[in-house]
Amino acid sequence: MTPAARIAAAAELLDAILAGAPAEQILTRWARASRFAGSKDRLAVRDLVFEALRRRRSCAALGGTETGRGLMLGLVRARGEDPDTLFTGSGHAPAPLTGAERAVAAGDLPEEVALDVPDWLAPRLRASLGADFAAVMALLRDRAPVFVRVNLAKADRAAAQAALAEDGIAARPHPLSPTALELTENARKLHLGRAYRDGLVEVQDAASQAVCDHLPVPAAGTALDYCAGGGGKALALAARPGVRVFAHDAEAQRMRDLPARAGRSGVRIDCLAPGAAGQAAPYDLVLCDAPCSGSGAWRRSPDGKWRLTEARLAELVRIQATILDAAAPLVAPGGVLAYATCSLLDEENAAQATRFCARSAGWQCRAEHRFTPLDGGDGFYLALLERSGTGLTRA
Ligand SMILES: C[S@@+](CC[C@H](N)C(=O)[O-])C[C@H]1O[C@@H](n2cnc3c(N)ncnc32)[C@H](O)[C@@H]1O
Repeated sequence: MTPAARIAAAAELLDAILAGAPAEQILTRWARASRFAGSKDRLAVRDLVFEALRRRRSCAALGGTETGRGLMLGLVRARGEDPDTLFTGSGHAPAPLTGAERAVAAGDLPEEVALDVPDWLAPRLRASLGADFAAVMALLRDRAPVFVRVNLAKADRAAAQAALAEDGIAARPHPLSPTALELTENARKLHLGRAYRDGLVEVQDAASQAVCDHLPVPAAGTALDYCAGGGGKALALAARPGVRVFAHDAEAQRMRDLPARAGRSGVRIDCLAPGAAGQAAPYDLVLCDAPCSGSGAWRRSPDGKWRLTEARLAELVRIQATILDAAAPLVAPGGVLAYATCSLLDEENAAQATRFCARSAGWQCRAEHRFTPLDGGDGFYLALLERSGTGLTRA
C-alpha cells in the first residue's frame, strides 16, 4: 500500500470507530478482510488510527470535520506534511481537498482542543493534576512506551535483559520499578521470543509494577486479587517467595488466560469463582484494582477518552465504592486493603479512599501513591487502607 492508500484506509476505519464500533474490533476485522495489506501496512494503518484517536479533537480542528477523512487531514497537517501530496485522488489515495477543506484556518487552538481533552473533563483533570495538567495531557497524545516485568521467580533484571537481547529485542531498566524493563527496539517481536515464552518476562506497565512493589504482604502470607482481570498484578505478587495468591473477578472469563500465564511464569495462583472470594478469607492483603475511567492509560486506549461520559464516571465511582465495601471484611486483622485504579481523576482516587474511611469504622489510609505519565508509565493511584495505623504518607 502507498502512504496515501494507508491514509484512505485509516479514514474509513475511523468512520466506523466514530460511529461507535470498538477500535480493536474494527482493526482486526479490517486486517482479516484485507489480503492486499502486508504486515507493515497493517501496523502503519493501526498506528495512523491510534494516533488520530489520541489527538481526535485537535485533528478534527485542523482537518475541518470530525470524520475519518477530517481526522486524517488534520493529522497530516499536524505532522507538517503537505496534504496535496497525499490527497491526490489517484489509485487508492483519498480524493483531492475541497475548497472548504483548504479554507480551514490553522490559527491557535484553544488549550483544551490543542491538548485533546473533552470539555466536561478538563476542569476535573485540572483540579486532580494541578500544575501537571498540561504536561500530562500533552503526554497522553503520544504513543505509550512498552514495558515488561522481569519475573523474579525465574530471572533477575540483567539476565532477562540479556535473554531479550538474544531474541533481538533491545531493553533498558526503568527507574519506576526494580522489575521494569522498557523495550526500546523490536518490541513487536516479544511474543515470538524465548524470554517471553520461557516466562522470564511478562508485559506490564512500569507504573502498574510500581503499584505492586508497594503492596505489603508478610512472608508466607496470603493475598487476594479481588478484581484480577487478566491477572497482571496477581502474577507480580505470586513471583514473591512464599506468598500464596488467590485471584477473583466478577467475570470469570476475564481470568481465562491466567492459568496459562501462571504456568509460563512458574508460579501458583488459585482462581476463585465469582462471589467465592470469601472461600480462603481472611487474607493479609486484599487488592481491589477496581474498574475505572482508565484515564491514566488513555495512550493505550484512546477511544476511552472520548467515550467516557459523566453518567458512566458516576456509575464507576459507585461500583468502586461497592467493591471496597465487599472486600473490606475479607481482610485479616492487621492486614491491608489496597485500593488501586489506573485513573488520574481525584473522585476515583483519593476522594474514593477518603469516603471509604469516613463510612467504615476504624479504617484509615496508611499511605497513598500516585503515578502520572510524567513518571514514565501509565497514570495509577494506590491507597493502602488498614484498621489501625500510624498516619498518612503521600507520594
Ligand atoms: C482494572 S481491571 C483489573 C486489571 C488487573 N488487576 C490487572 O492488573 O491486569 C478491573 C476488573 O474488575 C472486575 N470487576 C468489575 N466489577 C467487579 C466486582 N464487583 N467484583 C470483582 N471484580 C469486578 C472487572 O471484570 C475487571 O476485570
